[in-house]
Amino acid sequence: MTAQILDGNRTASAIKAELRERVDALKAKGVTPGLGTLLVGDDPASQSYVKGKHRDCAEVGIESIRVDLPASASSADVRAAIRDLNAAREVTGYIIQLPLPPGHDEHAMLTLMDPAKDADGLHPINLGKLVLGVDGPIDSPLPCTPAGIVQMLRRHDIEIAGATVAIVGRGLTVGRPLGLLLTRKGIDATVTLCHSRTPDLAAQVREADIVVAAVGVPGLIKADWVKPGAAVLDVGITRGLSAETGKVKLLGDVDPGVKEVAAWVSPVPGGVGPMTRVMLLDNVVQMAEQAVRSR
Ligand SMILES: Nc1nc(=O)c2c([nH]1)NC[C@@H]1CN(c3ccc(C(=O)N[C@@H](CCC(=O)O)C(=O)O)cc3)C=[N+]21
Repeated sequence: MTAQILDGNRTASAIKAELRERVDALKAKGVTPGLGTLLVGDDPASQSYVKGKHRDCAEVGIESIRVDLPASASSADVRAAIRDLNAAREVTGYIIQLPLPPGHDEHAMLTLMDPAKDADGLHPINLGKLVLGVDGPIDSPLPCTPAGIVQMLRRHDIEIAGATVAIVGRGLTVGRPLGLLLTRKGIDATVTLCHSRTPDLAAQVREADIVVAAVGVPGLIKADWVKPGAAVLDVGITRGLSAETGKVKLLGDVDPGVKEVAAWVSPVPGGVGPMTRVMLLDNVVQMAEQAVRSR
């Protein structure tokens, strides 16, 4: 048996159609959602992600505002750009593209954002609300990759409640917040948060009904680590060279052989990446809707 593919492009398209309607409704009330992006430096991967985000916005009718600073920008320059984005009326939500170049304190910069405009859900206030929100609704923006993974599972009717989940990777943007999200009341997964010091990673993964790999080690998750019938979500994206073509190729954290064991596998590219991007749009729309309600 070979696994079914969790098609992130198709799932994200369905969500985009819903977002277009919500954007139209906001515009009818005189509010145009606007996403700001703050990019510092000239890392090609970051530049291409930011470009993609502006393209996504255009597709659903969200305005987008680009602030690009040169690699030579000082921390004072970055702080000033954050202050401007906090104040800009047309920016209803924004992101600071990570990683910032060496020498900038990312946590300090995230903390300077207006939490009501934090489209990534990475401001300490919003991460704190995720910690506090064990039960009851969360009205703060959720980190985009965790939110996208939950949508991906739900929209394929993969049962989360009662499932055991092995998350591999404890990073700020994926592993840590995903563990918090999946263990909320109403979602009700049982989570093992694994990392580079986990003694027997294979044994933890073998127990899991759902595996999420978010470490950036190509091919780490092997077929004989995976419980037959599991759902395996691949968040890794490493740029490598293809042995056949010699061209740059995106490599996930999941070995291709896993497809022969799992019931569901998300591809790289075309899996979790597009879901992350669409959940950013969802956050921007949600924050604009909240701004309308509170005026
Ligand atoms: N403040 C901030 N927020 C982020 O959400 C954030 C960030 N910084 N820094 C970098 C990571 C990475 N990330 C990706 C999102 C989508 C794809 C994506 O759509 N990937 C395509 C392939 C794109 C390609 O060709 O590179 C796919 O998987 O199909 C990839 C990576 C968001 N991040």
